Amino acid sequence: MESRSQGHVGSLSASKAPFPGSAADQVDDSTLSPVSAILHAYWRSDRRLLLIVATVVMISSASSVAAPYVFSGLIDRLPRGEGMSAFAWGFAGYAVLLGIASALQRTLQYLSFMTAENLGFIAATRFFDRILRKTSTFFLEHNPVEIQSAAARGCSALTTLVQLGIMIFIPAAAQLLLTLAILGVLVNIQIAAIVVAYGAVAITLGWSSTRRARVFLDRAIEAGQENARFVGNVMNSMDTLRHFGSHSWMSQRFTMKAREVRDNWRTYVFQRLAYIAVLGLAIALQFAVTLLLLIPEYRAGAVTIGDIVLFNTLLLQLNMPFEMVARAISDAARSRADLIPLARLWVAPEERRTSHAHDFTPSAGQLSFEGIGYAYDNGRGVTNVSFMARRGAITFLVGETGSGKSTIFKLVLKSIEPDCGRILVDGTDIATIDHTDWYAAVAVVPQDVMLLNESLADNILLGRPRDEVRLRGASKKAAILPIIEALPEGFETTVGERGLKLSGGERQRIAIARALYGEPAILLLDEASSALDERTERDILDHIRSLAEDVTVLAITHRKGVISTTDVVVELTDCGLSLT
Ligand SMILES: Nc1ncnc2c1ncn2[C@@H]1O[C@H](COP(=O)(O)OP(=O)(O)OP(=O)(O)O)[C@@H](O)[C@H]1O
Repeated sequence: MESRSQGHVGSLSASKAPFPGSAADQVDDSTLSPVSAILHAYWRSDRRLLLIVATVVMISSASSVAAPYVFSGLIDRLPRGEGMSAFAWGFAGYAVLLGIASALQRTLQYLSFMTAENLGFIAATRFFDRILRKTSTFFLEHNPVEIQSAAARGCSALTTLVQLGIMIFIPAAAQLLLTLAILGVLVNIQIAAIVVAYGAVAITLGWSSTRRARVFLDRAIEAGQENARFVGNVMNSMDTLRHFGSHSWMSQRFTMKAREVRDNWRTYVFQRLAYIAVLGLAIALQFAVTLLLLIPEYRAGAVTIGDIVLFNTLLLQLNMPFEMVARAISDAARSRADLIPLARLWVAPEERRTSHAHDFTPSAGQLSFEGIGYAYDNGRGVTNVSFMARRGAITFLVGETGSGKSTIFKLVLKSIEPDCGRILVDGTDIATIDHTDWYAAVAVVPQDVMLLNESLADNILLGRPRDEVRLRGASKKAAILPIIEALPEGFETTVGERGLKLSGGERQRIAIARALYGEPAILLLDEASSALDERTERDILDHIRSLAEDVTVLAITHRKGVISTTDVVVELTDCGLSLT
């Protein structure tokens, strides 16, 4: 039986990089992956409402084009002195059309708000669900503030994209087609051509200016995301940073990044302002040229006053869809940049599901390591580890710092998979056991106890069905029951952010109760009692020793004093492994 832990093992395996391939290269393609998954779910959920919205958009666009057309016809008929009642009806029709257009516009705003809310709900819940399936490495690389910031930006970007489609592209396209048809048929095909040319210039200008401005936008978003990551780290270590007088360092770093965000946004805005000025010039040219073309036609009697009024109104009205399309291109680019952080997190590798998983129920709970090797990205890890942990005694893993004890735990917990060798439980390779079955059989008490700012009971149960007898039993075994019972609110007492209202020892006891509540077949203790006073530590370990008849206990410790003569010791060293 031989094992060796090693500082430098082999070279980096590509599959272990947090984002296989270059993350930056991947993101452009992969931005589509969350977008299409979310939009697909959104379409399934809101398709009826979306169809209603599209219909309302079409009617509203048609009535806003029809209104000036009706008005110009009435103006032309006015000097001909037709009966007043015909005019009254005509103007009434015009008024109704205006009313319909305005009411539908407002209705659209509320309908699109309603569907955007549902899109936000779908995007946020799907994203959260993906995050829950990420690998342990993912949570080493990303902190909560960063994840939250990416989610908020990404969800709002998706909503913007859908709103652009519903509120901009569809109405703009409908309005453009209808207006051009009226201009071409009723006024002058030449003028319709000028309008099309202007539109092409406006949209091309918008597109190219967006491309140029986008680099600043991307930089601003990236710097904002880095700042969110920094804030997350600072919040997690606020006390330590304060004790080391790091206030001005934190403040300077934050200000530097925030300045980068602001400066990039500023440059972005200047680029957009230049575009707006050029667009204004193009509008002036368009109006000047087309009006000059119309004057001789009017003199020749080819167009009427009503046609000129209609032309002016439609042209003014047309500028809006062109501008809307150009602005939509810019907003779409901004949304795309906003989506990148979310997409990056979305496509990060997830925990692998076991294919052809066996149904697993542990019996003797015998854990065998057979020639296990694992190297992290930096080449460190463990090589050729072989040992066995059985019931009847605690198996202690000991060894110098960095010798690979926690890595062994990560392997048992299936947070990482061995590069070589097998871990067997009662003869079954754990690689073939489904994660859910495995997590039901194994419990861990980590070195850094994670507590939620919820009640003590919630922290022990963590979502498992509540059984009072088991809850009290597990708390008793973890030597925390008397402390809980002495609290005015007992199990319902909340523990504060990260459990900071409890002492280190109390937090560890809660973690032990949490592990024992599930009545596991295998119990992993990662320095589980190091924060306890000597007597309590001895009491708890004695108690766990008595449980070791029914549970396989594998424990990491640095304190050899807690090991009794009945325990088994596995020592990880640079030159091998020894058993006692
Ligand atoms: N996520 C990681 N990425 C890269 N290297 C890592 C990672 N985790 C651990 N290592 C390296 O792997 C080696 C084994 O680490 P491990 O945490 O298993 O040691 P340990 O024996 O538990 O140490 P300690 O007693 O200090 O807790 C160390 O050299 C460590 O630097």
